[in-house]
Amino acid sequence: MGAIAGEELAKWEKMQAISGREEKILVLVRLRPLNEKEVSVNEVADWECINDTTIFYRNTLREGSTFPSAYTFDRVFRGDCSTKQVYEEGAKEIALSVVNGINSSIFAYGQTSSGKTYTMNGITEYTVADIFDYINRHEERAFVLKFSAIEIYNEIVRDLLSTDSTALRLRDDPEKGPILEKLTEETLRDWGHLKELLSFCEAQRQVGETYLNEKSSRSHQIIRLTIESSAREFLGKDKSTTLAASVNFVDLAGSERASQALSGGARLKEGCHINRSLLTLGTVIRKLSKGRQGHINYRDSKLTRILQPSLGGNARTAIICTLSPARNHVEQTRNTLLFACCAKEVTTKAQVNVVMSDKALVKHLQKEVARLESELRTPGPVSSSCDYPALLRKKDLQIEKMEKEIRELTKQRDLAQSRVEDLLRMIGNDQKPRKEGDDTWEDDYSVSESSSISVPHHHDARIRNFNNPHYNDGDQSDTDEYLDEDCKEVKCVEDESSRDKSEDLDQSRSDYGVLATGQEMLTSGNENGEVNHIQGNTTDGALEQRLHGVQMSVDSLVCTYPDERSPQAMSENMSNSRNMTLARSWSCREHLLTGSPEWARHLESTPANGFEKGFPGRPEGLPRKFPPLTYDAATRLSRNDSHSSIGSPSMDELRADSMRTSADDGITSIQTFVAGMKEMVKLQYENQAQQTDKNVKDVGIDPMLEAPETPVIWHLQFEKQQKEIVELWQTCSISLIHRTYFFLLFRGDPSDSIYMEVELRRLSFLKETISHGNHSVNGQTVTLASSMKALRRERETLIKLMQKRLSEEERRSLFKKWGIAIDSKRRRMQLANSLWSSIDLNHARESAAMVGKLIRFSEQGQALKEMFGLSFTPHHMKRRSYYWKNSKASLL
Ligand SMILES: Nc1ncnc2c1ncn2[C@@H]1O[C@H](COP(=O)(O)OP(=O)(O)OP(=O)(O)O)[C@@H](O)[C@H]1O
Repeated sequence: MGAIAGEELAKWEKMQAISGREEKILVLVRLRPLNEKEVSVNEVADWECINDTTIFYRNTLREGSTFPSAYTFDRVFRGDCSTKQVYEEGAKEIALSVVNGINSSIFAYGQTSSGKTYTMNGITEYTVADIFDYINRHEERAFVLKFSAIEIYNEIVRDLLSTDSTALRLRDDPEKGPILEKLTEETLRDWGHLKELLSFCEAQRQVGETYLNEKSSRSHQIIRLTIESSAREFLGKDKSTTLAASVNFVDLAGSERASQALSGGARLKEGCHINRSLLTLGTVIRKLSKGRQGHINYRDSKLTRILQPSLGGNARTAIICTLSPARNHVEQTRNTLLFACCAKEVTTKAQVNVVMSDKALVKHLQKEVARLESELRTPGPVSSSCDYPALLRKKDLQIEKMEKEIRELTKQRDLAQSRVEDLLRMIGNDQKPRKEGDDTWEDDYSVSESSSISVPHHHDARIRNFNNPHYNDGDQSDTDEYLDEDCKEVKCVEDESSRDKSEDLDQSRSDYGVLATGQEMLTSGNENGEVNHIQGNTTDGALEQRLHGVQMSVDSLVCTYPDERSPQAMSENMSNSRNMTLARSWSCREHLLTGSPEWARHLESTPANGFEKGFPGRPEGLPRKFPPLTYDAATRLSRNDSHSSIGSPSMDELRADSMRTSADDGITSIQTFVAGMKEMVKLQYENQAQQTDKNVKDVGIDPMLEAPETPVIWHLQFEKQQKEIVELWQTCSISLIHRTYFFLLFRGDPSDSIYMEVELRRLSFLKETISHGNHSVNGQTVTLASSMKALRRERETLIKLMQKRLSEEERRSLFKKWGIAIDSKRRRMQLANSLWSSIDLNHARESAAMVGKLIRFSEQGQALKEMFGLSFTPHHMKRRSYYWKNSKASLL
């Protein structure tokens, strides 16, 4: 038992090794003995098997030397060899491949009466017998044997298991090969059944008597045995797989010469068909023996069509060439040997045929799909042996992934741009000058309010989208920075309310919500200026929130310098202070802090620099978070350093000019002036918030903050305020530079109203302070003497600038204009002392122009005003809501 198992295992391993590999057709030669008839006529046997592989022609003298005398094949069998021996030593291995799932074919080829049928009958029976034996020895597997038989007679295919002589239709299946439709297939039950079927087929086959063979087969017969086997333990289960293969036993009709066969009539016709099909077979074999180049004429005969897989495809094939040794048939024998010689060069490529159950097939396919998908997702390393398909697949996947990323990034960029545009549009609408005659201010106001309230949500959404780490568009750096600063500003508010600095963006968003609530509280007063509805909300917390909101707004107002790292944003939003505040609020505040050490000294220099510290807008108990802006050199320098470059060349020029003015000549810089103005605005807001909270019932809306009702009224109001301011400047000995900046920057645009009002209030407070002899403001000494001293220094500086920056011609012209004799002494000092010496508005205008020219500011006034973000007042809004709206806008 053990030996048998070992032998079977060796066979199986051999089959596995053979599977899928090319293998030459096994060519066997069987030489039959002289038959009785041949002996009776004294035929001579000229052919002899001199060993197991070589057949030798002994009568070389008679045949001459034109043909070889020895032919070598895989195995040759002498006349006295039994069919059993031919089977065992020749065809058996090929035939029994079928039990291991490999197709096989055994041919018998030779002239008529050479022993083909005699041999094939034996081979078929021995094979089937061995198959039965194999089945019996492999009970672990379930076998199914199917038997079918056909004959090709006169190029007609007939089913030998059917009594119906109707021709079978032959068609080609792309997967299975040639298929005979309606072919009878009998499941083989046992040996007896086989014998029965074989007998039936024999009876059915066309047999005729010829001169050479009493029972000459007049057709090609193909008996096919199909074997399917499955492991019994997996039957009906998913794992069930079936080995399925067929073995063909092909008994060809014998070639014959009509002259030798002495046939006529039907036999002659049969012989013609036989010879024609055999000729095609020979041609196919010959072509195949030379390789597979060119066309193989399988379709030239039914025989070659049906046997195509066995001749060059998925089958192991053995051809048994049967020979008559008789000298009389030497020509036919040589032809057979030539055919055999060609056949032994033909190769086939057999493989194990595994048939899966439907379930197993589905499972297998699913696994295969999963494997391929996995391969697509994670392409394996490219082998060093240049696996080009894998390499291409990997590249394709990379391209696909990158294209996907590009699509995603493009989408994000478009979304971000869309949001930015929406915001800019909204802000632009707020800033759009109101047309004269437009009497729909209230409507505008409502819309504006609605828009402003929704701002935090825009902001929120934008943060979420712009924070995408994949977003790497060129504009994104600006935007990120923009948001970064924005977030810092929110943090600033949180710091002041003692919140945890580590709170994340979500918390910041909630802060916006709180601020919005506060804004609504303050902006929802009725037309009578009453804010009764917020009584219930005037808690310390609400006040703090409002003050935080104010501080955020003021921070943004104070720090309007465009970010040098964001030139695009700067240039685009040059005229929009609210946008600009977004860029610098926190960093500007740092500058303010760094500028503090020198402030006390300058407090004594010019009232405009320090008096605002005691401005009544500051509520008691609310300590300053940073000192007021001063005109000290350190501050100027720090700002110069931090704004060394700005986007557009024209603005760079303006800024540089302005910087030169302050840095080179000790003149207060425009930046410092602007910061100081905004500081005062801030203080005013703080005061307003405080007063509103303290006097909620009766304060209502501060009339000072009411916006002018019409352009005409505003113009009159502006002139009135301007005159008052000029008078107060004179009274309080305010810095000439401050006066010049203010006068040139605020020329009556409605957006100037806030600054006019704040300046007026500040000066009024200062005048009152001085008139009451109270020179101490928050511990700092303020005197007219110190102010006068500072003014003298300014005039001295202006004198130097006249010499430095004006030509002789210009100076003469100025002296003449200002009524100074051209030959008088100290003409420049006279001119300097004349500047800002009167409260007349025309005089003020001329003084501002003159000083502006000397400090090179006059030509740049409006541009600088816009550049530093002083033009932010929405024209059509009620003032009381205006500053809160700006607080909200600063969050954008
Ligand atoms: N090897 C052999 N030993 C003894 N007798 C044989 C052998 N081969 C063939 N014969 C006998 O020769 C005769 C013709 O054989 P067979 O019919 O098998 O030839 P064939 O090649 O099939 O001829 P055909 O092509 O005409 O059908 C038969 O009577 C057969 O018994």
